[in-house]
Amino acid sequence: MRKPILIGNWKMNGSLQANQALMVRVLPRLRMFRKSIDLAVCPPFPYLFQVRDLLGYTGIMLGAQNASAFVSGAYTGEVSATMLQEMGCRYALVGHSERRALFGESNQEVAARYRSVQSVGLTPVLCVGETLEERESDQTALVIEQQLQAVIDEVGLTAMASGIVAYEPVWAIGTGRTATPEQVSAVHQQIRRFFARSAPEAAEDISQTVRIIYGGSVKAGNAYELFSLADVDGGLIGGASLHADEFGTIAGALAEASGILEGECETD
Ligand SMILES: O=C(CO)COP(=O)(O)O
Repeated sequence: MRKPILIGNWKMNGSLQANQALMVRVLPRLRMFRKSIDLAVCPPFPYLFQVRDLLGYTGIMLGAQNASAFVSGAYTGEVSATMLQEMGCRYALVGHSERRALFGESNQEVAARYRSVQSVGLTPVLCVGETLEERESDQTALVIEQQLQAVIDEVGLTAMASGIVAYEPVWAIGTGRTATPEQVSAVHQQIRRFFARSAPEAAEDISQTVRIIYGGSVKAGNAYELFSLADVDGGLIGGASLHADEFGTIAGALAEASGILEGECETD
């Protein structure tokens, strides 16, 4: 049984005031789902401390948007996984397409960051996905398998079972252009099959237990349809996670799509 998970990636947005306002409005909406689905928000680094306090004991978790591959030392501008853990993070994204495309993070670098996140006990959320050009030239499976293989080479397949994979087609991020349910389903199944092929002896375990979530223009209006897909275990939400009502509705869609009935949700 794969527990559904919803993660808000705020990207480089927010301010002390805006974060507070968002949390005050969204937390009551999220709290009712906290037992049935895992929920997390990933603010920019400087706000981790503030958001940790705002989350308090709601059961909603804190995540970071990246983590250094290094433990400590002369790496100006980097933030170590240990620091994130000390700030109360439970999750860290690695390999977001914006990091890969805008900041030149290679598959190997992403894999090293994955390792450092996992080594301090945080759950890495490995983002994978193809560009439009890659999709149109039938490279989707190849590109994603290379992104996954680099991490398998670094930490081993078994270690990936406790991580999360986020499929985010680059062409669907922030564009309002969502992948169709058929496209999402096909890639999520491909990822599971790839895991199964990579370790025939442990295939059933990893390919069926690893959580694979979808990201890319998920909105209140399309969340339910995407989350109803058998191989989709939740979502990684960008723009819509900055709007309390919409993020709350998306959380409700995930609970509903996962068969969690309203009566099972907490209302306190
Ligand atoms: O990149 C994303 C989440 O990490 C998706 O962003 P949008 O939801 O804004 O398309």
